[in-house]
Amino acid sequence: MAVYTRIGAEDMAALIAQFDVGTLTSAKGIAEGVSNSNWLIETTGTDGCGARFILTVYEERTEVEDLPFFLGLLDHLAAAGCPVPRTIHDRSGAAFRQIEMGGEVKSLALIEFLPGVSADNPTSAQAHAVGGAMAQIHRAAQDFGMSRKNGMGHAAWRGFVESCQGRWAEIDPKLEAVPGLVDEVIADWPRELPQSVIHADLFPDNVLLMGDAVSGLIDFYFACTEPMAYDLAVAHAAWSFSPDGKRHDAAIGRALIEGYEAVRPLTQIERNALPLLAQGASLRFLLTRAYDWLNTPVDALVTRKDPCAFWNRLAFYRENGASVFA
Ligand SMILES: Nc1ncnc2c1ncn2[C@@H]1O[C@H](COP(=O)(O)OP(=O)(O)O)[C@@H](O)[C@H]1O
Ligand SMILES: N[C@@H](CCOP(=O)(O)O)C(=O)O
Repeated sequence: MAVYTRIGAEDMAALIAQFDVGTLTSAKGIAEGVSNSNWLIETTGTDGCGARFILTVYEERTEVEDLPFFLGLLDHLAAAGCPVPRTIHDRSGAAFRQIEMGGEVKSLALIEFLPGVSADNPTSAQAHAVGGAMAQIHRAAQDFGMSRKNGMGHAAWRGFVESCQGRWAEIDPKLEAVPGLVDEVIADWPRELPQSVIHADLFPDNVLLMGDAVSGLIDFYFACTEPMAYDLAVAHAAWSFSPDGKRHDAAIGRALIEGYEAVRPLTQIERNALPLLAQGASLRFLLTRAYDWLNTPVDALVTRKDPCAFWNRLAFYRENGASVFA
């Protein structure tokens, strides 16, 4: 469950009144997600016919200095016809606001609500559509004027390794091999791959679908400037395995890549890099999950995600990466 911040009914109504969206009729906390606090907001709408929005209060992992990048990116991609939500600017034209809550200043934004549901058991047709939508954002982001360093890149991996030092066995003794594998993957990391702004966390829960069509890509709060093929590797790891990472569905993985290439064909260099990029993607999520596993208070309202599910993917890619991406 991810609502870390409490906002009382009157404060919520006053907050929504700062936007030209009608009067607040309901605000429901959204259980999904782990990073930020989200509410489904319903208003009378400007025409009295009702309207829905998502209110996001940014928590620990989202830096306020990054908000112009994230929110500007949404507006840029939406204007280019990509299936992403627009930012609703407030009456003064600002894309985000800051308010004091319980002695702390927090940033928040109101975002367009998009219809659709996330797939628990994605099909190949859905994976194909997601690959295409990802390629569409990579293309459209080429002329977005801003860039952002990956906050979950190699330096962050080393930071997580450091902070988990001596504690891997609390999760699972086999994870003691992780620091060595991080060194190996970073040493072999390909340097010359074509870049764009990438989503960097395009898991099934960050894609809204209506049938086989993508109605929304959401949660761009890890977006950064990185090799486009790395985004595809992240999605391959996220979409083509059972949640515990023990079963790989080759048809889904192929459909994802085919859907991507229908919009933006990979270069041979990118294709050759996929086995290593997929190991890197597995390590990235293993590391954040391991950090969260060891540092989330037992009484927190959020469910910890299993780091070993990405150990299993890592092991799979180390053994089968070359043939899976051939
Ligand atoms: N623009 C949107 N339209 C519809 N639903 C959304 C939208 N943004 C978020 N949601 C809903 O809120 C949930 C959590 O949002 P998300 O951005 O993934 O949070 P977190 O950053 O905590 O992971 C999503 O799973 C989805 O159900
Ligand atoms: N996709 C990541 C978790 C990132 O959290 P999100 O709720 O912001 O998508 C994982 O599965 O580890």
